[in-house]
Amino acid sequence: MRARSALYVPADKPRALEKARTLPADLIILDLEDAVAEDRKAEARMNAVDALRVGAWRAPVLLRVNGLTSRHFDADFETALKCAPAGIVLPKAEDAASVRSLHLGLPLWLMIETPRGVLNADALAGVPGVAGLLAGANDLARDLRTRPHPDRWPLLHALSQVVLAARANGVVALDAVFNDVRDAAGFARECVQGRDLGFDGKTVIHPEQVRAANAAFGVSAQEAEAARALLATWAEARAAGLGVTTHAGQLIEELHARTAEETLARWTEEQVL
Ligand SMILES: CC(C)(COP(=O)(O)OP(=O)(O)OC[C@H]1O[C@@H](n2cnc3c(N)ncnc32)[C@H](O)[C@@H]1OP(=O)(O)O)[C@@H](O)C(=O)NCCC(=O)NCCSC(=O)C[C@H](O)C(=O)O
Ligand SMILES: [Mg+2]
Repeated sequence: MRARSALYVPADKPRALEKARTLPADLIILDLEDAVAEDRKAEARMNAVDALRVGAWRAPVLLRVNGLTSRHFDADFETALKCAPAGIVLPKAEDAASVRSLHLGLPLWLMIETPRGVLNADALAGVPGVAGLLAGANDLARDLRTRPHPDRWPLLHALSQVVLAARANGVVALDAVFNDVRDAAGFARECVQGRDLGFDGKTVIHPEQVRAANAAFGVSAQEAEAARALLATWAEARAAGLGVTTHAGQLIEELHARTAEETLARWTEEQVL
């Protein structure tokens, strides 16, 4: 599944809901949780149902409900059953047994954004029906009492734990949001860091961040060209009966060829969509 960008849209904001239909995000997340004030939860639920009923979305639409222990959870759960989104985003997931007992019948996307959630990320990602993990840096930073840092070093251990758990269980890993919607350069830097850490894509909060995330987590023309060149070298090596050779001065083996093939497959997919 392509998940370079996943745009949060507060479900109580009709203009944002309309705008989201026009944006090239790979996933849309209609939010009933933290972006919606307590006294607007009911309105947000109705908007979400209408928005999904109208249809015409370019991307799969997920619904972020309030957490399992929240007083809003039951009503959100009903809403999810009514509007049948492409999946449910469950915030502050902590305990695999509680998640397993939900039986939603819809793909689940779990937010890892508490200390307990990070420690249990592997078990959470392994619950049947889980499609992906989303890092939540704002909640996590608060709970851990870390201080904000431009290169996020106080959170790197937790972010890597999210990637580890996702990879070990074969589900998608989405990086946390970048809060400064005016800082395009800072956002681009953080996307590169997220991709380097192994994330598949980034959760975003503003239309301006969507294309930048798609570019950062997509395959560039240069990456596709480098993959082709590596595969040509590898084909020559195999023809000569070698199991290892060098390319551009670097050791390459079968696994590097597999990675290059995957890169090219993604490149081709991104060109046709
Ligand atoms: C961050 C914002 C509050 C900024 O709002 P604003 O200053 O009004 O933005 P703009 O004026 O620049 O908006 C320009 C137009 O774009 C539309 N818009 C803005 N945001 C979105 C969006 N997310 N999706 C779709 N469309 C959007 C505006 O309506 C304007 O449209 P138009 O008038 O027609 O030109 C705002 O961007 C915002 O609310 N963002 C989403 C915030 C959110 O969802 N937060 C919750 C998820 S993040 C989170 O919870 C993190 C995690 O859990 C953790 O712990 O880390
Ligand atoms: Mg959060």
